[in-house]
Amino acid sequence: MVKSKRDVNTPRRRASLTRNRTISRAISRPTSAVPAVALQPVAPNIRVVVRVRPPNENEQGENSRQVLEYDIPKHVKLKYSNDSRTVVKVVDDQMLIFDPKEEAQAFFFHGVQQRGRDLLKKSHKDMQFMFDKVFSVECGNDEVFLHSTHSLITSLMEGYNCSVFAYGATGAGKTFTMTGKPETPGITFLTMTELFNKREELSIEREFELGITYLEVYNELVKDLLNPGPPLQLREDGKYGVMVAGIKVYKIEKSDELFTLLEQGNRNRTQHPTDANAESSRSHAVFQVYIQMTMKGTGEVRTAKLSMIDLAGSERGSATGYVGARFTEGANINKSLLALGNCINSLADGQRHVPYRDSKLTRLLKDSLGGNCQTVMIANYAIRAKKIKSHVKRNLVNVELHVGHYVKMVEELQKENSHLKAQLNEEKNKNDNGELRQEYEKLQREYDKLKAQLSSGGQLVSEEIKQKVEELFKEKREMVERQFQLLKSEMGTNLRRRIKEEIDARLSGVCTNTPEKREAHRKIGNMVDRFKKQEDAIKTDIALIETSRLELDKKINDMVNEHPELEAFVNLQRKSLENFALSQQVEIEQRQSELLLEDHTTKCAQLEKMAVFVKKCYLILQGHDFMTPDLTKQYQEMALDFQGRKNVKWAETCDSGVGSSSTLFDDENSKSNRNKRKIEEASTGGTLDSTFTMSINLTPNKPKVKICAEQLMSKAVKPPPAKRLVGGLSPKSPKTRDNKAVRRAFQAIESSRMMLSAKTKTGFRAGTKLTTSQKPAPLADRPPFRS
Ligand SMILES: Nc1ncnc2c1ncn2[C@@H]1O[C@H](COP(=O)(O)OP(=O)(O)OP(=O)(O)O)[C@@H](O)[C@H]1O
Repeated sequence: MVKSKRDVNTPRRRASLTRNRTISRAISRPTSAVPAVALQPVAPNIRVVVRVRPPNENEQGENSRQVLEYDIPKHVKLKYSNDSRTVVKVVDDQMLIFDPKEEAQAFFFHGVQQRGRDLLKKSHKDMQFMFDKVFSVECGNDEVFLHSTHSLITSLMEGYNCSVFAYGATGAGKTFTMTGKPETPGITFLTMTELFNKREELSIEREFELGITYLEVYNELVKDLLNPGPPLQLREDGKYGVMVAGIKVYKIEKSDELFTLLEQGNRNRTQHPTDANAESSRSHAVFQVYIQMTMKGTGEVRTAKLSMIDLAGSERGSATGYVGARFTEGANINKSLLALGNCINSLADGQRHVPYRDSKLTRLLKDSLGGNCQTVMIANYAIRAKKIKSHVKRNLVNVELHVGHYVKMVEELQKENSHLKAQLNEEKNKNDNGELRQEYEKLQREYDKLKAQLSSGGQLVSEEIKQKVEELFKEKREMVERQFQLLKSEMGTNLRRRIKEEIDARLSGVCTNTPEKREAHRKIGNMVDRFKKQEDAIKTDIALIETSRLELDKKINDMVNEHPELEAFVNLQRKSLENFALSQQVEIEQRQSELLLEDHTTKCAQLEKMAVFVKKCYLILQGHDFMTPDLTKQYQEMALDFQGRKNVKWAETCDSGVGSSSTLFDDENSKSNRNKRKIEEASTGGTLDSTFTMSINLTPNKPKVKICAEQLMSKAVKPPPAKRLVGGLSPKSPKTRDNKAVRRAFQAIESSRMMLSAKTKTGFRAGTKLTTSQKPAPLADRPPFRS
């Protein structure tokens, strides 16, 4: 696009303009209706088109005059009111004039027509620009689609990400272009219909999977529009690119389903009335289509993402005069549009660093801008805008004016309050809307504070500085949140690694050196290494965030030093951040306890299974008189571990420790005692008959581990008298005891298995009479260990 003051309608000039087409930095000046004039070479994969909308009822008036001087086709009859002026003039399908010269009306002075220009009138800039395509007022959405996004379908089919942005001032027609109305569907719907047609056409050679998401970025928060809930976090992944954690992806089969989804999403979109648009969207709406194509012949998989963004309307904060929440909202819109403009300019300039991280919107669209992505920017303009009336102001500043300014602000806040109150009541009737109430309460607090400061004549904190501090704290809060997320994930990774290491250690104690065991070792080793690397990477990220946090703290302290009146306000922000950090800390600790408990429960269950199995082995060996003193000792040791024997006891607790296990034998008639007697008989030359019971008598009130210990007790297992040790080491944790018990159980099983297999190979001792119940278990019933 080129600006030229000279006549551009000569064929030579036009040819030269087309050759030198460059992209304007239109969006880098979001507050201005007229694009900046700095010129850049066009980026090959960024196309800029302009759509000019017809005037609406406000801009069209009863006492209007017919405007014939513009290149609007004859069939379009437009009437314009006198208090609006023409902003753009469409020259042809590629050229526009911004702020065109209007036909000079005769200017009379003392009844004499003057030849010169009316000096009281603002001069027109009359800037000419060329774009890839210009759509004048009579162009419908279908024509816009054909010449803007239609060609993107081919790129998508080849696996390139594409993005479409609708940009423009509030009320310029962005939503009309993107979503449209049921009778005139917008380009989102038309592009999707074309995509479905293409899918049908290519279905012989490819399999398609399509999923859509629709979200908004409002005040730097990402929210799912199809599934409203709390704000979502952005995650970046080397494999999948930028992801929105927790967003719901909807699979759609026909474009008809889409309109309902878009309408449903738009209903959830944040809207507030502005001067230019009664239903102004105050957020960036991002519609994304994920496409996965599998080639039937080769099995090649291609993925592509289409992002269609209806940007929030841009406006100048000083022009709107908004305060409070509306001002913050406007500031956030402009901030993110500026960030988007900077990214596009960096890409157009071919710079290596593109500042994607400057806003949520650019972070979200990182993989849809630049590189091989195709981008279409649709700049929307209203053909006419309200005339700007200039007022002469005296540059007088005194205390009264200063206070007066705040009185005005208070009045405006009051107005906004009553508007919000009415909205809140309405919402309350429908459904208790927490977010709105919070906003209202925040505003009320702000208002009360201002009022109190005014009445006490105290020093007022400038709204601008306060907002800067708020932004710094917001940034800090995001950092704290990110840091805690990282800590949480580090804690999880660390725990998983330790569990894997424990499994590896157990594996060493269990199986003989088979290729399977070596393979399992290798796999676990790889996992452990991967977890270690992840932990290191997380630690580095945490350290980086910490550095940025310290820099932010420095900035805040500098601001407080410069404006001491900020201190109370900053302290309040600090307190709120501290509370937030505490709540995050609690969340992490709760999660850690949950994970540990889960692990503990799993181990208890393993232990219980093993206890039953070890007892079986013990009884069989005992029954065959294969128990060596060494094995018996191991078994006794293990049973003691199961009972919770402590290596070191504290003087004040040792009486109630192991001694209490003697109660396990108290009931002479209990099943375990009956079994015990049978085992005793078997070990003194008798036989174990089939009446020997192996069932576990689960007592509901006893903890599971204790039940295992009870079952494991046999005649050989008598606890040694408790030794009184004072001080020294701390007692072992139940977790360590459990692990030890599990390891011992494995070792015992392994030893008994080897014993049994050695005896089975060499045959039973001569003279030993085997009853059916004494015979070794058939191979199929044996534990699945291989030698
Ligand atoms: N090309 C068009 N033809 C007819 N009416 C249009 C056209 N474009 C926009 N309008 C009308 O203009 C009004 C404002 O349009 P729209 O809501 O799309 O603006 P917007 O740029 O999305 O505004 P905001 O940024 O405030 O949300 C709507 O009533 C819409 O129907």
